[in-house]
Amino acid sequence: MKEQTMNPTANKDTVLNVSGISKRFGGLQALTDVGITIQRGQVYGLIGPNGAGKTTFFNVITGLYTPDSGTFELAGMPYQPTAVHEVAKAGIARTFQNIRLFAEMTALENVMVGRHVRTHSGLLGAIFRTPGFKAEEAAIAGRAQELLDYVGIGKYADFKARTLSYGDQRRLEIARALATDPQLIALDEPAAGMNATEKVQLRELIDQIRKDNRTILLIEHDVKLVMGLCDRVTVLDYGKQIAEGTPADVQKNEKVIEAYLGTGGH
Ligand SMILES: Nc1ncnc2c1ncn2[C@@H]1O[C@H](COP(=O)(O)OP(=O)(O)OP(=O)(O)O)[C@@H](O)[C@H]1O
Repeated sequence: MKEQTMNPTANKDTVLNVSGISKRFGGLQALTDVGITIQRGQVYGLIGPNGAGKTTFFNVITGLYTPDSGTFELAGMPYQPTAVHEVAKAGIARTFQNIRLFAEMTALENVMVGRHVRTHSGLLGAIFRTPGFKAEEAAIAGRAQELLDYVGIGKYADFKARTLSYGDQRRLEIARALATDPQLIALDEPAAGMNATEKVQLRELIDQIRKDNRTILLIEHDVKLVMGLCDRVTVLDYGKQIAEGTPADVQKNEKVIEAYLGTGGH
């Protein structure tokens, strides 16, 4: 079967194991039988020409779109990508191609929001500001500051998100994603709109996150960045998976060369 030859076998180190994902929009088959397996500590790239289905795939695994078919497993547990917050709870955190921060909140508050996915004090605790709630908030703020330091924007903790540079806003989104303690961090075109220096810094940050034994799924248009960073890559074209493997293998693949060059990158 196709998935068995394209994907390495899932085992105890597998973080994400999805297969048979299909998604149709009206008359358009956006994804056909797509599956990937990501091992713990890997940076896994998803590439393909415009309209290949990358964002649709991301939206399906993170609960924004309901797939027509597919099986989903995160760290060995089946999960149903039926709602974004359920997927976040299950352990996938994501960033967006178009940055989605709370513009009027501070950088610190934005990260604290991410952390609340994992907190215990309920709404009543928040309203009555119980001692348990206050202690938890202090711990969350402390952890949020650590994460801002980690992504390199600790000094901007009290700045409103909208006042940060584009590159720093992307870092802030990553800090917020990390705050959920995810099994998998899904980054949707993190280098989009970045200048060369910001891209180098982003690459260092992603490398650091990997070294800290996190697992990353990356959609990226910058093929050079993908090839330099990723352990494995899947290439989509017209919603189909045309190649899977190491960057070196994928770069040599005839179908990939054809998809990018042969048809003018459609
Ligand atoms: N919500 C939607 N409704 C209808 N069609 C959609 C929707 N989302 C995506 N599509 C279509 O599905 C196909 C795949 O789009 P998708 O955005 O997933 O590709 P992509 O690989 O992420 O492209 P890009 O690199 O341009 O972002 C495209 O033909 C697109 O027009």
